[in-house]
Amino acid sequence: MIIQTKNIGIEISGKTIFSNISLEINPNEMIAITGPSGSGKTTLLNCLGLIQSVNNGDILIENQNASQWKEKEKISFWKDKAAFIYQDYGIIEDENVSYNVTLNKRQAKTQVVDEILHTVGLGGRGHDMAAVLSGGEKQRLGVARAIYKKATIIFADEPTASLDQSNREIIINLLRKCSENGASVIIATHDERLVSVCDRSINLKPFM
Ligand SMILES: Nc1ncnc2c1ncn2[C@@H]1O[C@H](COP(=O)(O)OP(=O)(O)OP(=O)(O)O)[C@@H](O)[C@H]1O
Repeated sequence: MIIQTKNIGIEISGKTIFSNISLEINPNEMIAITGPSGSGKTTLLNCLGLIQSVNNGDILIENQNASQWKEKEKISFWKDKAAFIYQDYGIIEDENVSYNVTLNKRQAKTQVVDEILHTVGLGGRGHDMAAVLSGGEKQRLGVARAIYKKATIIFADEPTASLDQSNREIIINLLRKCSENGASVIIATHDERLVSVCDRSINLKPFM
């Protein structure tokens, strides 16, 4: 498996957000994290992506204990393997859209980038500054980046939340395709249609 957690738990400001979560996620799997608002979906996603540290338990990534990784090992995980499709995270606002796909000035000008942008519904927007994109467009830019870097693990936070019906279907199909191509795709979502195309879901309950 690509990610395994053993009894992970987290407290924030003395409040338990979740505890004792043990799960295994395989390559090719598309998993939904569901639950009511405030139940900890984003927090769990952040912990699996090593953005936030857990207080208890271990997170294993490709059989290595990632809970003990130093900053340097985390950075190479974020750079080489992970992609984050978050509305407010990882987009470099004062660079253009193409640069944001590749994070490399020279590669940003290639036809591959134009094609990927077209695929996510951002065709012709490559020269626009990322700052002018809407929330939903930023989500799609995140998907473009995940496709470009051929991420092994994709973390998506409400990837369909700000989209209209047709862009929503495009994103659902693209995420499905990423998982069919070998990525593990982990999605925090309220979108029942998106949940229905996932292989399984992890339902969080508000912690009392
Ligand atoms: N940095 C923080 N400081 C204090 N509380 C926090 C912090 N981050 C998260 N929380 C709390 O943790 C709980 C879970 O938040 P989280 O954003 O993970 O929930 P969620 O299930 O993703 O919610 P939503 O569906 O509304 O996005 C909430 O009660 C939230 O207020």
